[in-house]
Amino acid sequence: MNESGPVLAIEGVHKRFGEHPVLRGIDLDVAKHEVVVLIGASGSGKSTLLKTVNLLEQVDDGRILLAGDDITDPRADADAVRARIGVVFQHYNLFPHLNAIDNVTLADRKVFGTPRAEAERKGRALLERIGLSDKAGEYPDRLSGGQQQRVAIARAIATDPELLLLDEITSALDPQLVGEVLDLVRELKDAGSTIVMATHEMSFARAVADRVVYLKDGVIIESGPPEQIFAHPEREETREFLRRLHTPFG
Ligand SMILES: Nc1ncnc2c1ncn2[C@@H]1O[C@H](COP(=O)(O)OP(=O)(O)OP(=O)(O)O)[C@@H](O)[C@H]1O
Repeated sequence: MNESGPVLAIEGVHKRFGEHPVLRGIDLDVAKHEVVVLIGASGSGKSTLLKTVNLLEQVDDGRILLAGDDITDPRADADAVRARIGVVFQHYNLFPHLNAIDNVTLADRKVFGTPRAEAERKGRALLERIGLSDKAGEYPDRLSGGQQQRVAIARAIATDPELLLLDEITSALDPQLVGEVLDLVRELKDAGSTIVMATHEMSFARAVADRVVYLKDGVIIESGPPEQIFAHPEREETREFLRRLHTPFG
């Protein structure tokens, strides 16, 4: 473990599915407490990149370091790596047979062996933090989409991960529920989480990103603070992508 280096270092990562190259030489460092937001058209490789970090997809070339540890080394223990990373996906994949508090505390109890009473104390504090302390005993089907996604985020941070990966966490939500998830991500940022997030919500990228990374066809075209990317993009491809967003049928 390297305390002073980046939390995440993606070095020359390539990934192909069959003949189709999806990631073509990705280099990306993420510093401690940094929030990096990946944007790009559908199919540009955002999710695949997050999956390589979480070892759900193997890289074909290059390597990925988590706090200095090469997690793409075939000898790396995938479960141990995943225990260091919190993940939230598009579809709130809460366990339907567990209530909110059990969803939040399960990993802490089962993976880290934290005694139930202690895990629940932490879990209740987390539910309070996300404004759902009155829903601890509710099952997912009794929660709104936004509430479920907030529980999923609480579950992802319950084990104090070194890195949080958020993949399209608002795209299955009604527009009026997006704000409550955005507020929570902003709060995590303020609390010092290190986050890599893929999103189609440019409002999200503007609101929380320290750095926005524009991905096209598996290549990083441009990366910089949101003011640069949205107001003064340097590359024509970035300008074109942003123009198209405003004219979706153009
Ligand atoms: N398991 C897989 N097998 C084959 N092809 C895949 C697989 N997963 C992703 N792909 C392909 O890889 C490309 C990149 O997909 P990916 O999901 O990473 O893009 P994305 O930028 O996250 O898109 P979206 O914004 O729609 O989620 C797409 O062409 C997709 O069809």
